[in-house]
Amino acid sequence: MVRILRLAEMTSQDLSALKRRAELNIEQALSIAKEVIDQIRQRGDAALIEYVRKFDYAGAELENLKVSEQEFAEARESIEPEIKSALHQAFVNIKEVHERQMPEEIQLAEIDSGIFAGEKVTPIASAGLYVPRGKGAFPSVMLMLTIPAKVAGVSKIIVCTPPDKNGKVEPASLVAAEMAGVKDVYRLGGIQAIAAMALGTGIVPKVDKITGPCNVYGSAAKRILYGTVDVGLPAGPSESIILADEHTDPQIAALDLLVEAEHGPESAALLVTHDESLALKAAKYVSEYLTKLPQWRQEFCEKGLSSYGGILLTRSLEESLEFVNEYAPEHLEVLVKEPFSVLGKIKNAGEILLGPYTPIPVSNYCLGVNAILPTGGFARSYSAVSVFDFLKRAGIGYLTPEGYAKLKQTTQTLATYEGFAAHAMAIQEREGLLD
Ligand SMILES: NC(=O)c1ccc[n+]([C@@H]2O[C@H](COP(=O)([O-])OP(=O)(O)OC[C@H]3O[C@@H](n4cnc5c(N)ncnc54)[C@H](O)[C@@H]3O)[C@@H](O)[C@H]2O)c1
Ligand SMILES: N[C@H](CO)Cc1c[nH]c[nH+]1
Ligand SMILES: [Zn+2]
Repeated sequence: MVRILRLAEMTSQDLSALKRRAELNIEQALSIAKEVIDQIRQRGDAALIEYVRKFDYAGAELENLKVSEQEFAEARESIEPEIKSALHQAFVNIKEVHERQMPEEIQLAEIDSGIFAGEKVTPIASAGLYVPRGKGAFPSVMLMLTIPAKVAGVSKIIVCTPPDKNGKVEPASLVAAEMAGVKDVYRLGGIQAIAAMALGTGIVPKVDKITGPCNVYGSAAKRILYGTVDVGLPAGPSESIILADEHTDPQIAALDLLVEAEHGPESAALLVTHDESLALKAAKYVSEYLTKLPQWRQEFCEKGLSSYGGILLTRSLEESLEFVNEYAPEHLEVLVKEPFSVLGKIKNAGEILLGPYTPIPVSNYCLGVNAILPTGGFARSYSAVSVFDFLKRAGIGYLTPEGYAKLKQTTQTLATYEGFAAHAMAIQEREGLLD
């Protein structure tokens, strides 16, 4: 039976443990990551191939790390037409959403007469995308990462994704990469993939930014390499809150609670409701639905739901919303009677899915909104992956003689106050030099 936690009876320690989830238990992974990164930094490809053999595929060879044209062709051949067309429908929606995100390249406004200020948007030159493959195949993640990078206009896009025990890259992920127009794919996973893209080796090019979800090992590598390279959003073990009230169907609540719980034993999935009767009914259905999952997914759900998730019983919808905002879940599914009436009160969530026809799996795959989202409470300050991950903005300004005349005294006054003599002099001495 899934556990039911009563918010009002929880100690502050229990509550902070619940909000902390599994993401912070990274110490052991950090020490492994440090060694791998140090070795790849010092010995490049020679160390890289040793770790691929150790962690992923014993038969790995340096010259085969990059996926060949032939493997793309084999992947194309091996994928069922219905998978291809499902990927294509997802591709179309994801592309549409991300194209709509694109800002104007140049925004310049006359904010006062003669004073023009704004910004210029430019794609980053290179990006390294990490598509996981441990506890599942993730062609959907391939689409969610490659499409915004492409739409943003990144000219050099590489992907790392782990090989299986036979050295093969997951075929639907290759088809998805090709669909998005990305062909530079390396059969690399975990720490060694992140290190190779951050540092560059002979085989793997160094990139300006790495992004993509990963387990604790990849996350540890990103943490160490923060400062060497932009490591993107913290996207660790998947997590969700299903927000329910007395009108929610308990079967739907139970089904959707299991969705993100099945990702792995560190995943945190919570059903948050103030309705005890709904909580009890949903708990019963969770037990029933669990038995329909494959054994290994069932075990993931049981572990996660008993350690980091479960059903949280609050005293009111207001209290539920307060908890949601403090917790800042990656995925939030709102199953209350009037989902739009609470939308304005939700401040922290990676994505907000409204109503019973918008379940998390649809958004994971094909709704079009990006499903690569901040976890571990980082939805308080980070956003979903978007074209903005791959764009940077430079401020631009232009002053006419009239605009300059309006600002010169203020500039000189502030420069003198701050003690920056050259700043002040550049204004003062300019006087006789301008026409
Ligand atoms: N936040 C998001 O948007 C989002 C999206 C999709 C998936 N996810 C999460 O991403 C994670 C993906 O994890 P995964 O495990 O499935 O795939 P993964 O690709 O992150 O991990 C596989 C890699 O882990 C490394 N590894 C495994 N055991 C190791 C060990 N003992 N020492 C060193 N390295 C080791 C291997 O090198 C392997 O390549 C899951 O937690 C999933 O929930 C998050
Ligand atoms: N739930 C994941 C993001 O946390 C995305 C995904 C892909 N496939 C299944 N799920
Ligand atoms: Zn999922």
